[in-house]
Amino acid sequence: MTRPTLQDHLEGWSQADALRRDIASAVIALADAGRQISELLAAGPLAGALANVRGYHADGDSQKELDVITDDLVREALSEAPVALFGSEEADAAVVLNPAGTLAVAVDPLDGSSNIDTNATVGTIFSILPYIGTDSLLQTGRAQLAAGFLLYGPQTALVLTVGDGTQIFILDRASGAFLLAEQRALVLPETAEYAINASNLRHWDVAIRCYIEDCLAGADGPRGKDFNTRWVASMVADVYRILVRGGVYLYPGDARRGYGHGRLRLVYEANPVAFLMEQAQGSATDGRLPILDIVPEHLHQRVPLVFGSRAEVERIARYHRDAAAMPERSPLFGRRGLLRA
Ligand SMILES: O=P(O)(O)OC[C@H]1O[C@](O)(COP(=O)(O)O)[C@@H](O)[C@@H]1O
Ligand SMILES: [Mg+2]
Ligand SMILES: [Mg+2]
Repeated sequence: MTRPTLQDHLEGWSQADALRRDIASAVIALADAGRQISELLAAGPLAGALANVRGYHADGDSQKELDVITDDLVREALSEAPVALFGSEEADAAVVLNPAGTLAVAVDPLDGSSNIDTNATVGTIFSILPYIGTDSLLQTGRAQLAAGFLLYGPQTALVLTVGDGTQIFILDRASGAFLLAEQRALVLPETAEYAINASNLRHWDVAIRCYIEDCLAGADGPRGKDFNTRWVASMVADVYRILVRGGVYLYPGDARRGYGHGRLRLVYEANPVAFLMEQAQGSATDGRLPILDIVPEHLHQRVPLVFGSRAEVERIARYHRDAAAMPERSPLFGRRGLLRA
């Protein structure tokens, strides 16, 4: 069976207008960078000390050697595309690439960088917006023209939306082409699998704590079914699993210093994932409201993030609403409380 390449897939779509042709060339540039990053990751330690710490971001997050290399590769690839403004997790401020370009692109060049030296899956996330001036990257996620990520796992995958469903392409190493593997990924509406870093339990608010306690109680608790935990510590890998078999991912705000709004970044992590989720009939919120409606105030803004199977994301919003109405641990959250019915 012949599968369409990424280029084939975008060709028909991009005939409609010049902006679409620009989006297609930015996506192809990102796929080219992804192919190079994939080679580097496959070599691992043979390519150098990729996990060495180079420095620290203003908020204390470390910056590894490979964070810097992937940032350079992505920026270089996009400088050949009609991208006017480029923002990255790895640079304080957005930079101008092609002043005549029509697009603004925000990226997390390497998501999951705590996993570099463990031979686990990592990825590159991107969000493509219309260029409307210096504040282009502060448009809401609803303004995204395209979004996606490259996943460097046993297979190198490109997960993409241009607003017409969520597609998955797999890198064919023999030809170097990304081939269509899934025309319309769909997130199952219901699930019994959740992803959260449970080492932070004592810092969570009451709504998140109750939600997870109810999952942990399994068939003996108010949910009446057993749940499974999965946490890769590479959000992209968790997104991919959720696209394939459902699930819910949570990185809530918590009481640790600097974590009031969680860990994930709105512009280049939460927004592209939320766009992919909505296009796959899943959902993404900050625990209460849709991620895509939040107006970013700055490029590196953090946001609490909950995404995946619709029924679970909605349930978590309900726990938050009820906890807000009764801030103290209340009978509502008790063993036989209403919320747990
Ligand atoms: O180490 P923690 O707190 O569990 O956080 C893991 C989460 O942070 C991230 O690594 C953040 O992304 P970066 O690696 O790009 O900083 C996510 O991929 C992942 O889900
Ligand atoms: Mg990241
Ligand atoms: Mg990163």
